[in-house]
Amino acid sequence: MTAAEFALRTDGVSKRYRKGWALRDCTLALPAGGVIALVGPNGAGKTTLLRLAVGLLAPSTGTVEVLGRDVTASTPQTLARIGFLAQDHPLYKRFTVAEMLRFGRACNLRFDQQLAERRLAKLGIPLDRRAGTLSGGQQAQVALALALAKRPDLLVLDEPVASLDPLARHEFLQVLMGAVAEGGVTVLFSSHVVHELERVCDHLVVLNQGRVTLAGDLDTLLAEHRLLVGPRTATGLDRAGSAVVEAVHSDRHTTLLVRDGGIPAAPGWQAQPVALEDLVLAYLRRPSEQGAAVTSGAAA
Ligand SMILES: Nc1ncnc2c1ncn2[C@@H]1O[C@H](COP(=O)(O)OP(=O)(O)OP(=O)(O)O)[C@@H](O)[C@H]1O
Repeated sequence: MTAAEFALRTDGVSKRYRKGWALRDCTLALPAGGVIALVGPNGAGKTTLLRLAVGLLAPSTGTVEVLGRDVTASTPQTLARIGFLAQDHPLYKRFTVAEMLRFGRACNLRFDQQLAERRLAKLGIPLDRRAGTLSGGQQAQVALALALAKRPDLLVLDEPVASLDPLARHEFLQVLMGAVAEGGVTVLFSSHVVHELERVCDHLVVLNQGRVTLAGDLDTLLAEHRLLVGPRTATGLDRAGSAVVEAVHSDRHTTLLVRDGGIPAAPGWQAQPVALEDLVLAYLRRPSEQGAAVTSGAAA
């Protein structure tokens, strides 16, 4: 892949705030096109990584490249290609939706007002309502319509669905996927709602305590891992070594989550595919001394 084919590349990126490190040695190469989910618990460093990606923060060490260019040397033209929706969908609450659209047009070089109006009409959101009187889900949709009308090549969203109920979350993700299917935009969003990601995202990055612990094409990551269930034992663990991501023991059974190339299923053991949520949780539970990043495909 050429540099321009990557939506985001970070090389050895660390970020230190006054009280300590928020990110340590993050190296990622995320391809353009599709949806990339950034997952991790509270305080993992997701917002910090997203703010670095859109040039709102500078790294303490390392480099950040967005759409093939060093983001710290961004020009207004480069920044026009990046959309950012911060946590809690900030809108001017006293503005009507129409006024928000006018404001968006005044601030952005290639703002597509008709596109925004079409999206909002489809969702039944009236243009004459003040933003502050809309429901949380409607406010999120207005913020998304504004961000998409900017026609960004990379749209970065920080926890866009965290405060939405399941129905609003579903509608929001539908609109997002529709925009990606129409072509042209790469979406990078953070979330701690893991179970819906399988339906939505193409690439996954798991961040824990400021470090990337898993990154890659989602289908490849799922194919590279499996669960082995067998009689309670520790023997398999000795043979499997670092291929075992996690071992869980009940009174009678041992369940191993293993990476490709790990132990073949021994007699009496059953191999099963792993669900995305279980995969993510296993990597989040790994002790940090075992935390070297596992990467797959382009998300090196
Ligand atoms: N402006 C700041 N000044 C000092 N420390 C900060 C600042 N912003 C974040 N941090 C710290 O950096 C670490 C990572 O925070 P960050 O907000 O990036 O995590 P997060 O994964 O987005 O968390 P959450 O899911 O709770 O939003 C945390 O320990 C946090 O306290």
